[in-house]
Amino acid sequence: MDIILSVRQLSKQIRGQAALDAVTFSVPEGSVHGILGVNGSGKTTLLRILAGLYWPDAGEVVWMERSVRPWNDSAWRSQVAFVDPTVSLPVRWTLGDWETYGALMHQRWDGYRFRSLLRQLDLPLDQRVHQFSLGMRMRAKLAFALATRPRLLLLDEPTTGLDPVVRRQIWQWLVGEAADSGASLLVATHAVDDVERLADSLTVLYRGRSVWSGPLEEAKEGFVKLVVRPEGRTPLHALDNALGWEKGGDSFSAAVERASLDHVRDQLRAVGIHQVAVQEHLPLDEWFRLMMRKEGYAFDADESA
Ligand SMILES: Nc1ncnc2c1ncn2[C@@H]1O[C@H](COP(=O)(O)OP(=O)(O)OP(=O)(O)O)[C@@H](O)[C@H]1O
Repeated sequence: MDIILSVRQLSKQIRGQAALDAVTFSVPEGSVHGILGVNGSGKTTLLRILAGLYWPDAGEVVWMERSVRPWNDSAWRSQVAFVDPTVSLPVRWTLGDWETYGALMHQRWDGYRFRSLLRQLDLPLDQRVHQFSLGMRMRAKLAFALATRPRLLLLDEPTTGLDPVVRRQIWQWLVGEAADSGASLLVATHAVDDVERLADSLTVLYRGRSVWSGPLEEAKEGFVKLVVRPEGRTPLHALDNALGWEKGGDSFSAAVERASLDHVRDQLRAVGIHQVAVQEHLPLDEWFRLMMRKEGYAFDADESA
C-alpha cells in the first residue's frame, strides 16, 4: 500500500513543556492507523496539529508526497475531518441545521450521503441534538464528518463513554464506511483492544515521543510471554527489573521482546531456572504494557513479584 501521510520530526512545546518531541510515523493509504498512548502522551496535540488547530514548532507533514501546512492550508483542511468528543456543532441545532451548515461551510459536502448515513444510523433530522444519547451524538458527529468526504478522518477517543455494545457497533460501521469511501483513519485512543481489533498499523506515543511505529502484526509478533515456576527464593527481580515479573499462583510471568528471549533465558539459567514456558500470540495489551515498562512508565500493581 502507498503511504498517504507521513509525519516527520513533529515537535510542539506547550507552556515550555514538550507536548510533542520529534514524532515520526507513516500511514498507508486507505488504512486504519492507531495512535496509542497513556494520558498526557501527546495524542490530542498531534491530532490538533493535523487538523490545523495548532501549529508545530518544528517538523513536517507530508500528504501524498507533498509537504503541507495543515494550520495554513485550506485545500488540506477540505480533505481532513476531525472528530473530537469534546467539541461539536451546536447541540441546540437539529441535524437538519447541521446539514445546512455543512453545505455552506464544506467544499466537499455530500448532502445525499449525510441523509443516507442518518437513515442507516436511525438518527432523526428534525430533533435537537441535545436530546440525543451519547451514542447518538457520536454517530451524528461521525455522519457529519463522513459527509464532508474526508480523505483522512482524525478521531480523538471517539468511543469514550460508550457502552461496549454501542462501541463495537460504531466501530464496525465506521470502518466499513471509511473503507467504502477510501478514507484513511487516524485514531487516537487508550483503548488497546480497539486498536488490536481494527488497526492495520499503529504508533505508540510516550511523553510526546513516538516510541514505536509499524504494522500491527509486527507489534504482535515482536514479543512473547515467559512463564517460570521458581523453586525457593529465586530473586527474579534481580534478573532484570525492567521485565516486571508478575505473580500468578505459584508461577511468575513476564512479557519480553522476542529479540531478547535468548538473553533472558541465559539469565534464568544462571539462577537455576531451566524450565521456561513460552507463550505466543498474546493480546496487544500485554505488548503495550511491555512498551510502557521499557520507557519507564510506573505500574504500581505489578510490584508483587
Ligand atoms: N492547553 C494546554 N496547556 C498546558 N499543557 C497542555 C495543554 N494541552 C496539552 N498540554 C500538555 O501537553 C501534553 C500532551 O497532552 P495531550 O492532551 O496531547 O495528551 P493526550 O495523550 O491526548 O492525553 P489524554 O490521553 O490524557 O487525553 C501533556 O503533558 C499536557 O499536560
